[in-house]
Amino acid sequence: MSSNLWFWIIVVAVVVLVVALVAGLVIARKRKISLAADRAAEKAEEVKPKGGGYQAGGGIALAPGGEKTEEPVHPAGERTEVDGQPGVGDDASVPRDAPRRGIVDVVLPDETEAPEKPEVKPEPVPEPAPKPAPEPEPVEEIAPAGGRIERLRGRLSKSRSAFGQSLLGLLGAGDLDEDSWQDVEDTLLVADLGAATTTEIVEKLRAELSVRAVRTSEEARTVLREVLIGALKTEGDRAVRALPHGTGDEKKPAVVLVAGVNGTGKTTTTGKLARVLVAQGRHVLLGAADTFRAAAADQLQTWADRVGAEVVRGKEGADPAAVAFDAVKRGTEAGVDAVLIDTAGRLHTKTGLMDELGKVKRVVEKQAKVDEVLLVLDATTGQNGLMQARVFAEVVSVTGIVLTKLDGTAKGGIVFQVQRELGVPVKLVGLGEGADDLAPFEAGAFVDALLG
Ligand SMILES: Nc1nc2c(ncn2[C@@H]2O[C@H](COP(=O)(O)OP(=O)(O)OP(=O)(O)O)[C@@H](O)[C@H]2O)c(=O)[nH]1
Repeated sequence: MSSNLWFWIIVVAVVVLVVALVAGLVIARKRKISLAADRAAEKAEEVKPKGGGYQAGGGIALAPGGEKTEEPVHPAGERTEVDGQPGVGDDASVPRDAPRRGIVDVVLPDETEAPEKPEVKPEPVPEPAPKPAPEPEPVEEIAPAGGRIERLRGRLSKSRSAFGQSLLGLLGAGDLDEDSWQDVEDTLLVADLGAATTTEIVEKLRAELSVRAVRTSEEARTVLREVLIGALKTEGDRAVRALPHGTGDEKKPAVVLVAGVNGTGKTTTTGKLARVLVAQGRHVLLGAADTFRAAAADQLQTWADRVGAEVVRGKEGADPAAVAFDAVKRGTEAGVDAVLIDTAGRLHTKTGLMDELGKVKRVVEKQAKVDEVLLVLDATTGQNGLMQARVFAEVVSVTGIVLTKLDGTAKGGIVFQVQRELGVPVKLVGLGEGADDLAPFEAGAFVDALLG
């Protein structure tokens, strides 16, 4: 082959190769554009606004700065509601353009110098009003003493339930056998009537029930009542000797000594008795001869204040006989109607204390007769009260018994024993802690209260 031929063959091959190359490139380009178009479409998707399709049609209106714009007209006008709540259009806070205080230099006061005070004219002092005369301490209203036991009958209910009801139950059952009589005896003993009184009462009851041929419980009640009242009879007078002796210049106060063991109710009884006397228009002076316990004198003072009575008291630990002496002296000078002397509680088993009580009485008697020695017995102590009564009676010749706390015991029967043993009448009974819970002892009313 000639060299020209080879030349033309190479040229043609090169041309074909170039054409093929160009055609390949065009085809590849076409494929590339379609991809780009997709991407462009995707891009167009991405930049779509997300405001629900809203697209601003125009730009934001702009105004030149530094110029005052017109104030809007307040839309709310006059509000009708006045409950303090903000209304539509009200300013929720201080407007930004409200007038403000600028920063200024303030002169601070000199710390060492007191600030100058404006001159204050003194107020004219008003003339003090004349003081009204001190009003007398109001004296409490005191319940009348008459018929008190009737009014206080309910207080004896405990005694009644234990004593009267069981006795009436036994006696009202008709013919009694020996066992039943034994039960009657036991009931009387449990109620603290004591062996001697019990025997005496049972004997009388047996005799009366058979003589009167008692058949009904009502008849039995009548007999029982009479027998019990009979057992409470006493020769002694139940009146409390607390009224003055003599008249005019000769008048001397009655002197009442109140004695007993600790806590029986001496001070309370003295106070209650003072009230009874004051209620009857009497003048009373109280002597606080319980010098062991300062509180006892204070307690007596309180009672005295309540009824407007005077108190003579000594220092704590002072000789009780001296205080009692002073009280009677003062009462005589002051012309009172009664001097009530409250003594310290003392155990009847302590000889020294009992001697001291004897001395109190003897010393007082150097200037006045002791008219009444009241022995205060606590009914709740039962038989022990009887032992106390015996010893006190020996030392100070007791003239009357006050049986306290009958409201709190079923052992009212001690009344029968004490009277029988001592031959001294029960004059008063305490039926409560109240100021007027002191009653005169009346056998009939007492038995009625026991039987219910
Ligand atoms: N329920 C009842 N309580 C009473 C009665 N009398 C007195 N009391 C109470 O018994 C307590 C003792 O009473 P006081 O009067 O202080 O006895 P007191 O004998 O003076 O006592 P001392 O000075 O310590 O010996 C008080 O709480 C009284 O209120 C009463 O009749 N019935």
